[in-house]
Amino acid sequence: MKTEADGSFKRADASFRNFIEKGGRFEPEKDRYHLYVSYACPWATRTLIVRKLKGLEDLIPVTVVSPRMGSQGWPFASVDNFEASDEDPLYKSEHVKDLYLKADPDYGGRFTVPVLWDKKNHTIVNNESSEIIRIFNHAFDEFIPKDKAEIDFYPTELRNEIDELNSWIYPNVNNGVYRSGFASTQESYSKAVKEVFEALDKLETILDGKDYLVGNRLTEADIRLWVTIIRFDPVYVGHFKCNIRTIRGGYPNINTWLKKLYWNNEAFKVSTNFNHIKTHYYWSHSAINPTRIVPVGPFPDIEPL
Ligand SMILES: N[C@@H](CCC(=O)N[C@@H](CS)C(=O)NCC(=O)O)C(=O)O
Repeated sequence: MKTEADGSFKRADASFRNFIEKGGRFEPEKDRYHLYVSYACPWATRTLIVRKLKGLEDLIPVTVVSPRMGSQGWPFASVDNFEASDEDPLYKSEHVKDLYLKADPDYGGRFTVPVLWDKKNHTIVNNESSEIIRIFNHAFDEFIPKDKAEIDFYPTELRNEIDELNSWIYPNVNNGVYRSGFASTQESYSKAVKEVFEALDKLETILDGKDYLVGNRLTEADIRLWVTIIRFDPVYVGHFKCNIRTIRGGYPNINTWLKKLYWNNEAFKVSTNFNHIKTHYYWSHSAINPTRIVPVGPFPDIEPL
């Protein structure tokens, strides 16, 4: 990973930013789109959760890569047969990189997951999770049962509140943990980790007596935050040095919110694979963990309710 001159980590923007809409280049259609993810990746997990909650499993098949991201990027099971990872069913690709180069031979960016793929044009529709979850929120409503079509994770009346939360949760929490872990100077690390915990303190207050962040219902704000919090104690506390407090030890309201979604809502639980999560971070970031030893704890990965 690259850091700036001052040692701080900056995430590059995603490159394929199309939407699926009637009359557009990418029309809503059955048997046309495919999702490539890693269980390890928080951004990809957002798309898995929304796909499940909206009942899109048959419409958008999913392929899971091996968590051991090496010099060629994310491998498929044909190259690294890790438990619960898949071969590429469409092109027998060896790495996610091959898909990007099929979509654009001149592509010069990062080979990231998630990837929403168009089987008709053999190209990437979108590789930005925050946009893929908005696509899943409504683009396929005509093909799914009414009760699923009515589910809306970005309702008009709550958009301002959701946008406001996203605007500081993304830099300070979702990406904040990476800014802490990938910092290459003491100053940039200290600044980033402080910002992570200030934001968690704020979230702890917001979640006092509440099951959801906004409007007493599940919205994309919860889903976007949850994927980071579920990784916090197992990975970010140790690997990314976010160790001022743990979630389970220091944030009772956030912990309750985390556990309720995991244990009471199947979509969150089945989208979480702790072996993939822990293996990926500790194995793949050799600059941070050159021995590639994966710690055994914490136990349990997530506490019971
Ligand atoms: N903006 C993207 C970020 C995706 C992303 O950074 N994914 C990471 C894994 S967690 C990745 O695939 N990294 C591969 C690389 O940087 O080579 C999104 O939210 O979808």
